[in-house]
Amino acid sequence: TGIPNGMGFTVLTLFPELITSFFNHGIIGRAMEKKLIVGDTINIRDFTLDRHKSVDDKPYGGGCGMVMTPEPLFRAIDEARSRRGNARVLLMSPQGKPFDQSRAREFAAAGENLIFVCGRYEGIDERVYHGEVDEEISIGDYVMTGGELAAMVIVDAVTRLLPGVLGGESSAELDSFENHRLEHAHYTRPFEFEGMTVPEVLLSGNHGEIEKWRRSSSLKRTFIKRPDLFHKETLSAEEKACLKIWCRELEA
Ligand SMILES: Nc1nonc1C(=O)N[C@@H]1CC[C@H](O)C1
Repeated sequence: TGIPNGMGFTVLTLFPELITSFFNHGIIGRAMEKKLIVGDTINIRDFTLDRHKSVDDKPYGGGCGMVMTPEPLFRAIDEARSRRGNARVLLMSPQGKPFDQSRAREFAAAGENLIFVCGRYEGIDERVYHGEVDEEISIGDYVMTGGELAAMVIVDAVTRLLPGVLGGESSAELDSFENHRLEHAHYTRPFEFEGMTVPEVLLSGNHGEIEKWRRSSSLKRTFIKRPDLFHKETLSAEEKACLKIWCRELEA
């Protein structure tokens, strides 16, 4: 990532413990220990100045719900920027640009530190967006109670692409969506389970045949589960031949 102490992820939130728990487990936790990433949190409430430490207020124009006030957010974002030089401020919101695997690859390749603004309530005051946010990102067309899950989704998907994070046990290059195809089926012991066995080719030791079977499995699963992915990449000659054989088998 070109940054001496790993790619930085700073999450601005009202519930830091949600995030620190995520940073301290599994592959993300190991990446933290190995200093491949530096993850930390900022509690937005620490940047309130009033006695009641209020972070939200009623919306101008009336209506239900509350809106997060701009002052604490401005101060918290400035604190986050001061911790790391080159950083990009991302607002988690349903109105944002949809996050996907290609975006995860872009963030991982850039290695730029990321600051996540996690709103609660109905959202944040518009002036924060215009004054401090570099980009608005959505993890899907649905509304959550807070932006924290979105921040964790992005940190997770980006971190696993960083060099040294996955080590040998898996490789991101063969992920689903890597080439607009879903991943092939996976099997492990036992050979027979609940009357279902494993495709014999996978035990053959014939790596050429195994790779061919896996490309076929990936193609068929994409065709069945996500045909929308096909328009993004043309079918190779091998894939066309595979689909033709498969269709003949289905018709037989
Ligand atoms: N979909 C999403 N992708 O990123 N973030 C969301 C999301 O629903 N955010 C919530 C909206 C109001 C609350 O403040 C937080």
